[in-house]
Formats: sequence, structure tokens, C-alpha cells
Amino acid sequence: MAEKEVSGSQANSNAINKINNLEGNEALTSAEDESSESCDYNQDLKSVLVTSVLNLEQLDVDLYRGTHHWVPRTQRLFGGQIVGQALVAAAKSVSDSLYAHSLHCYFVRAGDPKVPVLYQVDRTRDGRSFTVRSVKAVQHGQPILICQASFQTLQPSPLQHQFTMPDVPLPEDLLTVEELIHGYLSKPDLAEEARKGLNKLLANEVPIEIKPINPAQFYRQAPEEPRRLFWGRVRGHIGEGNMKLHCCVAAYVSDFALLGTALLPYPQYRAKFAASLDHSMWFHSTFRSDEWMLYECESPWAGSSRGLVQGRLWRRDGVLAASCSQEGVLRVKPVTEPSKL
Ligand SMILES: CC(C)(COP(=O)(O)OP(=O)(O)OC[C@H]1O[C@@H](n2cnc3c(N)ncnc32)[C@H](O)[C@@H]1OP(=O)(O)O)[C@@H](O)C(=O)NCCC(=O)NCCSC(=O)CCCC(=O)O
Repeated sequence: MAEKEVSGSQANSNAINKINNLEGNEALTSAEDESSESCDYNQDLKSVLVTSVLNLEQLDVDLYRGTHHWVPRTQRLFGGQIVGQALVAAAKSVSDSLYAHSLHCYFVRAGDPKVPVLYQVDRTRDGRSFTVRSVKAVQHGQPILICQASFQTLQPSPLQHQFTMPDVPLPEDLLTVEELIHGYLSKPDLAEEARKGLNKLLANEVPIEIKPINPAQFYRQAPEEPRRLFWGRVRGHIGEGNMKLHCCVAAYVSDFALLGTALLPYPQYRAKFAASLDHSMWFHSTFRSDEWMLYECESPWAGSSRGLVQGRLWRRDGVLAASCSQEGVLRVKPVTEPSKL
């Protein structure tokens, strides 16, 4: 069940204060956002990622504190949240004219959902074109994540290519995970264990809306090639004009359901221990994380209790927005009961 260290009303009043006191890098939501669109604050406050999770509290120069919203069933902090918050901290120390283009992280310890995370930023180098930051996420005095993030000034180039976006049904023609779960729950022969599991999933307030392209594959009923696709967008309204913030949200989203791709060929096993070891990301073009984006996940290799997974985030107009890569530890045990979904 999701743990909310910042209560709904507290998060909302923090958000209102931020909206009323926007200054430079203080909040990653820029003043441009408010003027460029007719901004509905109630809508805006629905985006819990922006109002609390990615809205870090500044404690000192280059030192920030982040709180949690959604905590996975493993009761270790969600990797995407730590990466997203680390990128927010790094982005606060670079000028508005710079854009995040890549990050590389190691998850060195499990995050503790009972306490906030501190983010210490080291200004590694400010170059003419590229600027590098190193961020350490700390709990109980020890690092849980180390992250290097790099930023660049806008530099056009005649070299431009990208893969072609896979041809898939549009999000409007697909069901959300919640709608799919309601469908499964209405099956009269559903096993009690499965019903309990699905109800737990429903109660889990994940801040991302997901529409799987192939729901059967999503629920691992038969061996599949290690590749899956889904449309995803962050819940709530963020608005245009703040690419740093959209990159931080994408960093959060990019760790979601990625590692599970390596399990798709093995429905006979389920993970007894799964955790991402590292996570890298490259940002290629502007995008909006509050609009539907296609997440293409594949796993080229698994072995030695590890799985390698790669992801591509596509804008719905076919532009490749971001790529990511991750290795995770995967320890499995045989499934004893066949799925009743
Ligand atoms: C990866 C580790 C665990 C490595 O630390 P370590 O001390 O080397 O730990 P470890 O020896 O691997 O033990 C971990 C666990 O694995 C067990 N183990 C060890 N060897 C075996 C074996 N041969 N067979 C079966 N089990 C084995 C150990 O007993 C440990 O179990 P335990 O934690 O004690 O229950 C650590 O660095 C760590 O916890 N890092 C943080 C990882 C993390 O939290 N990543 C982000 C969260 S994961 C995520 O967000 C993905 C979400 C995916 C999604 O939502 O789709």
C-alpha cells in the first residue's frame, strides 16, 4: 500500500506555496508554465509527483530532502523515485539554459520507506557545452544511490536519425490496468488468492496511468519473447514548457515495470527477489510526461541471477524522446499454482 509521508492537504498547501512563490530554480515548475496555458490549479495539484515527490525541500546549498508517495509491495523505495529525485536535485544546481541529456546511477542499498532521503549534490564540472553533477542519495548516514547527471546547452546538428516507433493500437483504443483488473475481478472462477492480489493492486495508488498493448502478456500467462509495450502517462496535469521537470518525471516512470520484461520468457518462475542494480537514461527530444507516451521495453540478456533491460520512450507522434538501460538482480522460484486470471 502506498505510504504518504506528506499528507494530501499538506502536499497541497506546499504546492500552493510553491505556485505562489515561483523563483528561478526554486521549484522546477516554471513561471512560463502558468502564463503559457490556462492553468487549472486543482488539476495541477492532482499531479502528486510534481507537488510532493519531485518537489524537494532545500535544507542547505546543494542539499535537499525528498519524501515518498508510492512504495512498492517489496517495502523498499521505488528506484524510479530515487532516480527522479536525484535528477531534480542535480537540475537545481544548473542554469535554466541547460537541458538534462543523460544520467547514470547505481542503487547501492535498499531505500527505507520509513524515513526521507537526503540528496547531496557535488558540482563536478561546469563546461562550455556540458555540465556534470554527481548526486549521492543518503539514508541513515549511508548512500543508497549514486548518480551522475550531465546537462548540455542547446546545440543543433545536421546529424539526426532515430529508429521507427513500433506500430501499435492508440491509447484511446486500449484499457487501463485498473479497467483490466475490474474485468478479471468479474470472472466467477477467479481463485481467491488471485482476487486478493488484484484487490491489493487496485488499492495501490501508483501515480502513473498505464495501458498495456498486450494485457495477456502483461500478466505472464505463457512464455513470451522478452519484449513488452505499454502507453503510460503521469496522473494529473503538468503543462508545457519545463523540460527539466518532464525529464525528472520520465526518470521516475522509466523504472516502472522495466525489469519484469526479463521474466517474460519464464512464466514457470516468479521473482522472489528482484531489484534494479543500475539505471542509465538518455534524453533525446522535448516531450510531455503528462501525455500518453509509448514505453517499449526489451531484455536482450539474462544470466548469473541478473537481467539486462532496455527501454525506449516514444512520443505518440513517433519521435524518440528518451532511452534507458538497466541491470537488475533477479532471483526466482518455481510457480506452484497455474494462474487463474
Ligand atoms: C542489490 C543488493 C541487494 C546487493 O546487496 P548484497 O549485499 O550483495 O545482497 P545479496 O547478497 O544479493 O542479497 C540480497 C538478498 O538475496 C538473498 N540471496 C543472496 N544470494 C542468494 C542466492 N544465491 N539465492 C537466493 N537468494 C540469495 C539474500 O539472502 C538477500 O535476501 P534478504 O534481503 O536477506 O531477504 C543491494 O545493493 C541493494 O539492495 N541495492 C538496492 C537495490 C534497489 O533497491 N533498487 C531499487 C528498487 S528496485 C525497483 O524499484 C524496481 C521496480 C520494478 C517495478 O516496479 O517493475
